[in-house]
Amino acid sequence: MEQNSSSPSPVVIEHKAYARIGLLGNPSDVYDGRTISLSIDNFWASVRLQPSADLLIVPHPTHDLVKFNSLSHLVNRLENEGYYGGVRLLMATCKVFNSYCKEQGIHLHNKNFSLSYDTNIPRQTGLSGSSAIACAAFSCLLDFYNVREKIGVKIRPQLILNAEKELGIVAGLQDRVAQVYGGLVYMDFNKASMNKNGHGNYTQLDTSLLPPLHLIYAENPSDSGKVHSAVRQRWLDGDKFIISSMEEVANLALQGRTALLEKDYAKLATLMNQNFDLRRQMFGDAALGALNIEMVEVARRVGAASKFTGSGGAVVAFCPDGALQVEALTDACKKAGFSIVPVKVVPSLLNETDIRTLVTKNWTQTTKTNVFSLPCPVENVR
Ligand SMILES: Nc1ncnc2c1ncn2[C@@H]1O[C@H](COP(=O)(O)OP(=O)(O)O)[C@@H](O)[C@H]1O
Ligand SMILES: O=C(O)[C@H]1O[C@H](OP(=O)(O)O)[C@H](O)[C@@H](O)[C@@H]1O
Ligand SMILES: [Mg+2]
Repeated sequence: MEQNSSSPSPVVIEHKAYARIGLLGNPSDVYDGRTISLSIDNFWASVRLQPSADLLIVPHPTHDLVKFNSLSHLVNRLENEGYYGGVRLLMATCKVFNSYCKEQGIHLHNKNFSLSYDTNIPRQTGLSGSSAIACAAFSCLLDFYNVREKIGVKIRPQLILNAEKELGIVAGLQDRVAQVYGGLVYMDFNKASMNKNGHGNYTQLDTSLLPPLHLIYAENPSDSGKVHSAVRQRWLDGDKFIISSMEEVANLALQGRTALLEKDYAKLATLMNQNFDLRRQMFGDAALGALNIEMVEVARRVGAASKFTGSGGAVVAFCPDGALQVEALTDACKKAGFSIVPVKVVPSLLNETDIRTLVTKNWTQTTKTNVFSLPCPVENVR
């Protein structure tokens, strides 16, 4: 049973958080930049909170596997999926939620609950599967403790990010913003706003401004921590090429907002391609991975615009020439062994209480934290 988000004494609370696509500007969210991102209905994580005598974090029967047929089954599983599932994300979300409430003097009742989760977001494909689990859990806690009004929408993405940082998962803010707000969001992470408020400036755009988009993905888990670490270090060291290229990437989101508002889709296509080309120059082919690059190239060979949704594993494609081009793209993906689906955009996820928090006050954290943590710690090894 799904509860009304503002209900004070819910029996069972269930929330979904959706996979996200970085449409333009990523990864500049990790580098004081700007992005346009959207939440998609194709994949999601759901978290269920049930009142219980003890506080219980329920392992997922497949994602948190601890029982194996044999030693080789165990090793195979670890090699393909890594050591971790979602349990640690649920735990870290509870911890960060509690710390923020303490810090802000927000009273929490002392009833207990059980948290369980499920997800169909392809694992580690740059669709933000990790933060979907954390985000859905965070929403459940907001309702269980009835504190939606006290923890404003603008600060929630940062708190969800803190939960992942607690675990050493390397990530930026765009994922969590898209997942908290839903729909299509323009985000500006300029340093002045981040330092002053602990969050960026986020504006929801009308989802009907979007042309039809396609999502291409493959069984090809990639670790955003590994992908980002060298570039991040160069950026921190003041590397001029990285700094100016990141600024260019951030500007693509600015130009993309105008292109969307004017429904100038030829421009949108150009910007998407430029976005990937800049990423490729900065990160290099070895870091991006041959299969990921091939996903982009497959789309480009039929004249579609294409770029990564996140740090690798999935690609967002736009066919400016319409239905015949979509057919050609679908055929090309099938031949290459890639999955392709039309993107289904999620509408805004904000309810009336959430919307009120957008105007009532500044949502700051007393304890300020960096948006992105490096070097990437051992826990991040999949
Ligand atoms: N589908 C999933 N099921 C369970 N846990 C997941 C899943 N996807 C991610 N995680 C958890 O999140 C961590 C980091 O994932 P990450 O590399 O950020 O992937 P993504 O790009 O999907 O967010 C994993 O080590 C794991 O603990
Ligand atoms: O490189 C990117 O575009 C994104 O990488 C991470 O997302 P992921 O889904 O793990 O690939 C990071 O969390 C985002 O902030 C970056 O924009
Ligand atoms: Mg992630």
